[in-house]
Amino acid sequence: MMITTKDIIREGHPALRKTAEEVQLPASKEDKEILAGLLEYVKNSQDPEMAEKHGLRPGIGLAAPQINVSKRMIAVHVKDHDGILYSYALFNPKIISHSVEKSYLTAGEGCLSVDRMVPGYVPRHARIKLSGTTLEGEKITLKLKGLPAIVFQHEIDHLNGIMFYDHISQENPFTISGDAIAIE
Ligand SMILES: CNC(=O)c1cccc(C)c1Nc1nc(N2CCN(c3ccccc3Cl)CC2)nc(N2CSC[C@H]2C(=O)NC)n1
Repeated sequence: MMITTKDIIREGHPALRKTAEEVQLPASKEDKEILAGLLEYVKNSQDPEMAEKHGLRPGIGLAAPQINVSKRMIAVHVKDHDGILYSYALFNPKIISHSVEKSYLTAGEGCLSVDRMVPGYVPRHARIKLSGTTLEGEKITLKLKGLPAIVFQHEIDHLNGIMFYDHISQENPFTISGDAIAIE
């Protein structure tokens, strides 16, 4: 069944603060359908016609806990600064190494499970190396930087019950270390 925005749980729902369970591989038919559904949502939400037709709030990433499925699955569909498309649906994504350097979106972050603007910079690893398993059962590793790195970290946080605003400084939401890379 097609995932729509009403299937997305909102902050305050306890499932958003749980640590999601590893998916047993090879994945079951049901888990494959859920993961494929996450990617389909993100792609549909970026298509003006589909978004309009089904009232989809646009996103570039979505994690299974956001549809109340506490399993380690994420989908990302985003273009980087050079227009390279990163379209992935992964079981059990894991950050295996990361830069010391940080980066952040100068416009702040939004989340499909958060129906309000939360101003502030969200400091994240500038570069990450991650592993995961695709819908076809292939184990892959990805080296990411820029906006794709930000989105994957935002979605992997959801698997650990972390919301983007947990990273925003309480004292001054717009403080960021001097050497952090600004992503416009
Ligand atoms: C508070 N300021 C802001 O929200 C914010 C404000 C301005 C710029 C940015 C860059 C901001 N930040 C931000 N904008 C996005 N979108 C930009 C618009 N886009 C989109 C919209 C319409 C059609 C197609 C598309 Cl593609 C959908 C995605 N997405 C995320 N995040 C954080 S990482 C996961 C990702 C996510 O999917 N969130 C739902 N952050």
